Amino acid sequence: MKLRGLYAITDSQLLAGKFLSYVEAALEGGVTLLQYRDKSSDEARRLREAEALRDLCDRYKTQLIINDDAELAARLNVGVHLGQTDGPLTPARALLGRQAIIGSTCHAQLELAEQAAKEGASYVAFGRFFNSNTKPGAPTCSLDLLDQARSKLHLPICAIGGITLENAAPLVAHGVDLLAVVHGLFGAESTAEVTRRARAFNELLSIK
Ligand SMILES: Cc1ncc(COP(=O)(O)OP(=O)(O)O)c(N)n1
Ligand SMILES: Cc1ncsc1CCOP(=O)(O)O
Ligand SMILES: [Mg+2]
Repeated sequence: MKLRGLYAITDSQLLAGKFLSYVEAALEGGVTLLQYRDKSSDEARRLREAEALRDLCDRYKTQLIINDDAELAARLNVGVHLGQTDGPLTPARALLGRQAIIGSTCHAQLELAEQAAKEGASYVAFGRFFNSNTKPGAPTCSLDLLDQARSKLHLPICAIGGITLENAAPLVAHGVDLLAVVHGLFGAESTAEVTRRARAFNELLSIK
């Protein structure tokens, strides 16, 4: 399966009180990957919300990815996204199986991406590319790195960090396959606007 398209990422604060309606609005507009990102330690709520997202994703034939937590991903039989301090890829691959989607944060370092590829990552994520409300302190990354990554790696490339409809085009022109977005998608005033934005991101990526 070729991974290309909009990668929607949830944010518990931003989506408070409208969690499932906004996620469904995004799925309606077309989402390739949906990441459940919740940095709290409320295990019961995390399980409940992740299960609700899995059911929604099943209905829309979207792949669910759990941020940080390979155990929860295994429990739900979905994918996982792991950062550099979230545990190694090899045991996660062994736990989740060959088919699972496993993503790796590579910040702005090609070497991390090459290592992730060797360890069986399904995609590599670079960023942040722009100012991010969600993670202002994330290291920055340049378009140059995308060119190098595109020529060296044979994996889908994901870009993250402050991506909006207004600034995403150069990322696509520099070979990005997956646009990972929180505020630029879910920071909208209405569900209709979330759906419109999702459709517009897909158009940028030439996905109908
Ligand atoms: C698609 C995608 N790319 C990067 C990240 C960041 O992961 P990480 O560095 O582990 O930071 P947290 O998101 O866990 O705060 C991501 N989640 N998704
Ligand atoms: C999790 C993460 N990692 C680097 S930037 C970022 C946040 C992305 O959110 P936004 O699209 O709101 O900048
Ligand atoms: Mg993480």
